Amino acid sequence: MPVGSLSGPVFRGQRRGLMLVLSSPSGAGKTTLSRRLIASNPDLVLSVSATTRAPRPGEVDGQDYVFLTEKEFERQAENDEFYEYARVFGHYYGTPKGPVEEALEEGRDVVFDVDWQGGRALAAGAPQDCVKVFILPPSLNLLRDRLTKRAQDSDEVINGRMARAKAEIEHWDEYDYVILNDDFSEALERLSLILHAERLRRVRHPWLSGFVAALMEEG
Ligand SMILES: Nc1nc2c(ncn2[C@@H]2O[C@H](COP(=O)(O)OP(=O)(O)O)[C@@H](O)[C@H]2O)c(=O)[nH]1
Ligand SMILES: Nc1ncnc2c1ncn2[C@@H]1O[C@H](COP(=O)(O)OP(=O)(O)O)[C@@H](O)[C@H]1O
Repeated sequence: MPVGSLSGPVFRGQRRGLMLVLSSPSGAGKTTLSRRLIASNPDLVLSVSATTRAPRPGEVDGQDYVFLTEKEFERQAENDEFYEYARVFGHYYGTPKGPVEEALEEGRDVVFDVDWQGGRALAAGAPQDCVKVFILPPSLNLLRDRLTKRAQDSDEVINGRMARAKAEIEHWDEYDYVILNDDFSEALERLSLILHAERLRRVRHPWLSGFVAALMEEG
């Protein structure tokens, strides 16, 4: 069964959950944007990734990430418990299947904060359900500024993230939408518009064919 397909009868108004995939170079703002979008959309949930990287100050296990040891991660990967996983900045990152499948089955939308490899794998597994959005920074100088102001990484880690930024940006044209995150509220507004328009796509409303058939039979 493809990711996110709904089983059983479909009722009027019922909708398949969609997968909102966000990628960007580190520091461009996808975490802040996704958290704010979720805060104003009760039917939108975050796919909490698993990682072997250490928690940053303030990060909560199970909320920001599920923090695993390398051994635990590899065991779960062998058990096919991830949709996809990749090695980023020397650590594993992966998307656990269970909670996402549950949310999609319930018709809730799921946000994924993944790199281009994750975006590509998710879209390959569920092309109809995925909406891919790439977030661009206004400039690489501002990207470095944001990483520095976030004050969560050492200079060495920031240099590593900057070195990888161009490799991530190179994949921008694999995405359905691109948002330039200059003014934050404008970027958030655009992301929200994408979500709301995508929710209305015909293919997400299988109940419509029954509804239209009934319409056509009306006297
Ligand atoms: N493929 C994949 N990438 C992920 C996943 N979770 C996070 N990432 C990516 O891993 C990178 C590093 O994440 P992190 O250390 O939290 O730094 P961030 O860039 O500030 O979010 C980012 O590019 C994330 O998009 C995942 O489940 N799968
Ligand atoms: N439009 C913006 N203008 C200025 N600062 C921003 C903007 N968007 C995000 N930031 C800040 O930049 C930093 C990096 O954002 P974050 O969401 O953590 O990026 P990512 O998840 O892509 O690594 C954070 O401190 C965040 O508050």
